[in-house]
Amino acid sequence: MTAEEEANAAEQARVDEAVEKAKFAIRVRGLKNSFGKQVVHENLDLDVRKGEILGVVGGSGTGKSVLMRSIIGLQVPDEGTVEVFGESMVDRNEAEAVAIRKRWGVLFQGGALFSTLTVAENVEVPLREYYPNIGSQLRDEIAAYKIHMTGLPAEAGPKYPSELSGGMRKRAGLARALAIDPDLLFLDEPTAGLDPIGAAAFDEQTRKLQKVLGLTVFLITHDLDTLYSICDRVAVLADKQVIAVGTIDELLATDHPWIQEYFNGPRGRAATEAQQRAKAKGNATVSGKRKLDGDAPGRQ
Ligand SMILES: Nc1ncnc2c1ncn2[C@@H]1O[C@H](COP(=O)(O)OP(=O)(O)OP(=O)(O)O)[C@@H](O)[C@H]1O
Repeated sequence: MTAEEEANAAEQARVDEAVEKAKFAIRVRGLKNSFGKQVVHENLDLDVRKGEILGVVGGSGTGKSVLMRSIIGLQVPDEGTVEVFGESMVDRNEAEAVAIRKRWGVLFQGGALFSTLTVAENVEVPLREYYPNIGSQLRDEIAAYKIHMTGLPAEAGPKYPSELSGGMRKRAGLARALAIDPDLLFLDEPTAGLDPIGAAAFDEQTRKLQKVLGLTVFLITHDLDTLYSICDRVAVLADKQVIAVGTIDELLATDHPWIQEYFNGPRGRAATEAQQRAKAKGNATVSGKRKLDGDAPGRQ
């Protein structure tokens, strides 16, 4: 190969790498996290594609939340690399870190709303933090718009979290996560504690917003209906790693005992059947939560 051909090949390889990188919102390589002697992750790899809803499942304590915290910089890993939109999350100065943080919104487990602030004031927190020069009128208008986007009535804005139902609190948390128009949304067990109808409505709202806003969603859940109804792919955490990632059909084709038990156990089968019934009726997002949980619908 001539020197010119070698240079061209090297340039092509760089272009291919850049094109490949551009397909992913998140790339995790060789991640290790431990607390004292407890190793939670070891040599963990994960790719999240741009524009997908990736469900993250795994038994309790397998490290789903720690993985999310590592990606958003709240947990410094012992080893490994994390890239978000092609930018490494380590060794960033504050200005660079802020520029990356502005691209995501997070709904933590339980909503994590400030109890002494109203819903609107909660939604305004990231706006004040990242865009301190926005005037109060525009800030109020943005908050009202985000509240509306998540399906909450305008009257929810001046209420305190304690005055809302569980489902409304989740939506308020979602409105706050969307406050600064993120490209990437992290949802940690968003439907936990919701009644089946409220959970299905929340799923539907998530899917709608993801499509309309072109979001990438990293969604930790134990909710089989959520996996079936809105996730494009599912990543399974076990044995300190992501042991498989793919569509549910692809996961079912693997023979890992935990995956088989999870998706082929009684709840998994009920979720599959409910999804098939919903698809047959032409409504893929209506799920069989009520049947699964044997629960009466509560308030939303
Ligand atoms: N700050 C911490 N200090 C010590 N141990 C921690 C800390 N955070 C998490 N852990 C431990 O790491 C492990 C993984 O926790 P994590 O919350 O990520 O699990 P999870 O998969 O999200 O579980 P669940 O489904 O029950 O929410 C657990 O054993 C937990 O006790």
